[in-house]
Amino acid sequence: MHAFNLQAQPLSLAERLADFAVEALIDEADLSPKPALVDRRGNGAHTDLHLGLMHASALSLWPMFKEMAEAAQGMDNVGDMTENTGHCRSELARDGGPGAAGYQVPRVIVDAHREQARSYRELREALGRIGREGEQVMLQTTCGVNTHRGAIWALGLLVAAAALDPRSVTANALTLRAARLALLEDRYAPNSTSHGSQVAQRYGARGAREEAQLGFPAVTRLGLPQLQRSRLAGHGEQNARLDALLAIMTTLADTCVLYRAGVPGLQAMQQGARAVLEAGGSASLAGRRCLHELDQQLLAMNASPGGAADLLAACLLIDRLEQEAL
Ligand SMILES: CC(C)(COP(=O)(O)OP(=O)(O)OC[C@H]1O[C@@H](n2cnc3c(N)ncnc32)[C@H](O)[C@@H]1O)[C@@H](O)C(=O)NCCC(=O)NCCS
Ligand SMILES: Nc1ncnc2c1ncn2[C@@H]1O[C@H](COP(=O)(O)OP(=O)(O)OP(=O)(O)O)[C@@H](O)[C@H]1O
Repeated sequence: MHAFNLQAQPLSLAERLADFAVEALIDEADLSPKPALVDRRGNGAHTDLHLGLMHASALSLWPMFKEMAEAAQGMDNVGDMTENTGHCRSELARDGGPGAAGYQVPRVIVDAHREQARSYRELREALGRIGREGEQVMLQTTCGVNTHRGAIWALGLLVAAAALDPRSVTANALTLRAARLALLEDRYAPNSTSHGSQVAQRYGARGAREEAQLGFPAVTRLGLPQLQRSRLAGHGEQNARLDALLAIMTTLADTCVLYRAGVPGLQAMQQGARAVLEAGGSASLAGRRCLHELDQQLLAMNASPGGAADLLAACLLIDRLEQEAL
C-alpha cells in the first residue's frame, strides 16, 4: 500500500469472515477464568501452551479462513444447497412425484442434481486441503504444538457455510449447511489415527467429526441458548460466555478430556459444569466457588476441555454472524 494512501480499503466478504473467525478464537482464549484451559491467568492443564501462543496461532489462521470462504463463494453459480434441494423437491411434486404412473425425473433436474453434488464434494475436498495446510501453518507458528486443530475444523466449516449464502446466517441455517459439508466424503483425507479418533473409538464417544455432522448440537442446543439466557439475566458478557462454555461442558463427550483423564475425567467435567450452573452460574458467588473447585479438580486430573473450548469459539462466531449484516 502507498505510504500516503491512508484510506482503508473496504474488506471483502471472505476477509470479514476471516476476521470474525480469528476474533472468536482470540475471545475464547482471553476469556477467564476457564477451567483447566489456557486463559489470561495461565496455561491451565497445558504444559506446552500459553496465551501468546494461542494468539499467534489464531492470527496465523486468518489466510486459511479467508481461503475457505473464497472457495465457498466460488460456488455461487450452483446456488445454495438447501434452496436447490427445495427446488428439486417442488419440481418432483409438480411432475407427479416418485411412484406416479410413468413418472420419470426430468433429465435437466437429474443433471443439475449431479452437477451440484459434484461441486459440493469438490468444495468439501478443497476445504479439507486448505484445513490441512492451515494445520501446517499453525504447527510452524507454535513449533509443533496443537493449539487449534479442533477449531480449524469447526470454524472452517462455519466460515464456509456463511460464505455459501451470506444472506442466510441464522444459527440453524449455518449449522445445517456446515453439517452437510461435514457429511461429504473427502477422498484425500489421510487415514491417520489422532488422539481424538482413538478415544472416540475406545469409548464409543461422539468426537469432533460427528459433532459437526450433527449440526453442532452442543452449540445450538446448549451454548447459544445459555449465552442468551445469561445475557438477558444481566450477568455481563464475560460471565455469559463462561456460562455458555459450562453449558457445553455439561454433556459434551470431549475427546481431549477422555484422552487425558478417561471416563472419570469426563464425569468430573460434566458434573462440575452442571454444579456451577445450578449454583447460579459464574456471575454468582456460589457459582464462582463451584467454578474454582471444578478448575482445581480438572487440573489435578490433567483434564483440559479443549473440545468444549473450540465449540465455545464456534458459538461466539455464530453469535457474531447472527448480529452482523454480511
Ligand atoms: C475432524 C478433525 C477435528 C479430526 O478430529 P479427530 O477426531 O481425528 O481428533 P483430534 O484429536 O485430531 O482432534 C479433535 C479436536 O476436536 C476437539 N474436540 C474434542 N472433542 C470434541 C467433541 N466432542 N466435539 C467437538 N470437538 C471436539 C478438540 O479440541 C480436539 O483438538 C479434523 O481435524 C480433521 O479431520 N481435519 C482434516 C482436515 C479437514 O478436513 N479440514 C476441513 C476444514 S473445514
Ligand atoms: N483456551 C484453550 N486452552 C487449551 N486448549 C484449547 C483452548 N481452546 C481450544 N483448545 C483446544 O484444545 C486442544 C488441545 O488439547 P490437547 O492438548 O489435549 O490436544 P492433543 O494435541 O490431542 O493432545 P496432547 O497435548 O496431549 O498431545 C487444541 O486442539 C485446541 O483446539
